[in-house]
Amino acid sequence: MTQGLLHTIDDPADLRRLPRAQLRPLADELREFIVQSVARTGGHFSSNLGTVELTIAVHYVFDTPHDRLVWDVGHQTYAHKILTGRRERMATLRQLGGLSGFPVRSESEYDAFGTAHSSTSISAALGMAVAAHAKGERRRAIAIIGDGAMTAGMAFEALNNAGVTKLPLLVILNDNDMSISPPVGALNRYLAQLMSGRFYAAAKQVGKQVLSVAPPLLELARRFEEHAKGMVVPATLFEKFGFNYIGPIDGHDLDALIPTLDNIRRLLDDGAGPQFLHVVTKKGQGYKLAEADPVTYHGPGKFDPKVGIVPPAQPPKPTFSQVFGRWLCDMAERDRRLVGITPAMREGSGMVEFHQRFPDRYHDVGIAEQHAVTFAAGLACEGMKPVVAIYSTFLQRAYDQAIHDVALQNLPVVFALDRAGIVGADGPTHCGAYDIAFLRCVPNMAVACPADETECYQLLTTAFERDHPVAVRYPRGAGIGAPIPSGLQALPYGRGQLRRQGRGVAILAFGTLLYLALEAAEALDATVANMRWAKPLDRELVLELAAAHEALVTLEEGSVAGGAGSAVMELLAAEGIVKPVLQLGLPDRFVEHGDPAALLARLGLDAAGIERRVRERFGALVAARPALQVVRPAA
Ligand SMILES: Cc1ncc(C[n+]2csc(CCOP(=O)(O)OP(=O)(O)O)c2C)c(N)n1
Ligand SMILES: CC(=O)[C@@H](O)[C@H](O)COP(=O)(O)O
Ligand SMILES: [Mg+2]
Repeated sequence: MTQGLLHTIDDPADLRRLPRAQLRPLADELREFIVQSVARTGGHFSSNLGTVELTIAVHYVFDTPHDRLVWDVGHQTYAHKILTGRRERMATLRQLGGLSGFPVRSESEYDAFGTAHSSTSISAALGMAVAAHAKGERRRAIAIIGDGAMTAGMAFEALNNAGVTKLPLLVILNDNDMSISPPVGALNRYLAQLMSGRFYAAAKQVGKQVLSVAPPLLELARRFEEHAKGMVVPATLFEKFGFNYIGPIDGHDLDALIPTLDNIRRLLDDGAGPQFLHVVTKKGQGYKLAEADPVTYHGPGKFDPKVGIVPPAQPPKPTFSQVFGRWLCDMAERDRRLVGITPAMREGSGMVEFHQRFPDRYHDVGIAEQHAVTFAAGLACEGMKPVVAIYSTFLQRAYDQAIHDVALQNLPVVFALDRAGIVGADGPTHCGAYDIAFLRCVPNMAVACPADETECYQLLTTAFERDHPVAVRYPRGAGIGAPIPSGLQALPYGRGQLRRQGRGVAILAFGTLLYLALEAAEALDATVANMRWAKPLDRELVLELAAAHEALVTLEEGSVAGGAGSAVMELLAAEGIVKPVLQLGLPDRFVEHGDPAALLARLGLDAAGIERRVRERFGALVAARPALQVVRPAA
């Protein structure tokens, strides 16, 4: 292996100066760099190992950043970051102040479009192509999209729009036959057909032929098109959409990738219109453990690359997702009407066991949040009891479906809203900041905010027993470690509880920040209520607390704007109660990536921050801070 080649590449211009023969050793070095780097920081692993050659080839052939390159999801952009001047900063990946795990426009001119929520790339690249045309600029637009991301309706909406243009747009389908978990649905079956032995072998031959002969450009392009259209894969779905379909080709073979992309570049320049390149890669390529188990290696924490991921000796506290998974199985045992739905997040949502035990009642619908919610509505119409497990940030995609299809028809759908609040390393794209605000304004919808694991389990039961839509929101990771109940007991609907009696100030906590409020309240001698429901609000409790205290503090891991604190303010205003209220929660700016505890502290939402902010605002109403005892050393 050539030593130190990677360190000579600070920009794709450096890459383009390399002779073709050096690209293979460069790819090997780059892959090894990613293995070592992600093992130290954690991050998306198997997808990045699969796109090393594709990244090199695209930057080698196209004129980035002048040509616009849009990565779908963007979790596979580590090679891209490394080759575009960010190699040294990979050690800071996904940490506070460090590189994002996704493309971000403010991070580099090579990140043409910010992504992380999937299936946006074709729309964005098309927008760029149309803009270039409108401005009279000659540039190409390239979208790289995975087979998982391709299942979303939005990707097809974009193909539908793009296919009637004549613009220089290239869509590269990076088909590794995996989403986070094994892929699902009819499109996956179709792609598998395209990759079936006969077609794939023939396509590889085409790649080699293109390499070995060098006829004049137009003739080459014509023959290439002929091969792709007529001889290799006749009339694919993508051709019906108006694209010129090319492939499938081996996405780890630079000798197939580069001449193919070269030819496509010429087709784009010759006005041949939108092109669709089907590339076949392997998730985890080059790291045996990840190749064998791409699911576990999708987004691991730190690990020793020589050993791989080792399960902890002691089982850690169950995460909220696991508590949900347990509840789902327990409730499925009790109620045969229960149906579990995930939009492609089986592992993250804690549904692996449910899938194994209740395969007929488990539905992974692919990356299709809108469909997931309306599908649930249809099930509910027929008397089933659907539970949609969905990350708070991804429910944003299905807002109209939640309103128009579920709430308006008052259907009993349970939304198990995972990753509500700060998520940490994934950052602002995945932060579950808005669900309380955007759900509590929807008629018929209720929103529960469990404070710990016990309550999460119980409130899911309450939600399931209601005859209208209810969202139960809980954060990423584990809570305080409260036990999972042994029976399916519900908590009362719309009722909170008093947790600490103090004086002067009452803190109304919504969700898991309750325990930090209790800590802060010890020093403040404040009252603390565990509100449990952002909607319906426990009106009686709020009014009692308002009557018995000089001031109120609301606390939530969600946006202050429109959040649960706003609900309290609305109630006070409706009752004509004038009371000072401090609203603590997520501010009106996006929360960056980083360690969740550090982020909470930075936002003044850890125990010390809560205490400090209450003192700043209501200092005269709370217990004085004990004076510092200065202990002088004996003389
Ligand atoms: C709207 C949305 N839903 C779900 C996700 C979570 N998610 C991230 S990557 C991924 C799988 C993507 O599969 P694919 O596009 O094939 O890429 P691969 O992981 O195979 O490289 C999913 C479901 C997301 N990022 N955005
Ligand atoms: C890229 C993406 O959307 C997912 O891979 C996400 O990073 C998973 O997050 P969790 O680790 O919270 O499941
Ligand atoms: Mg994939």
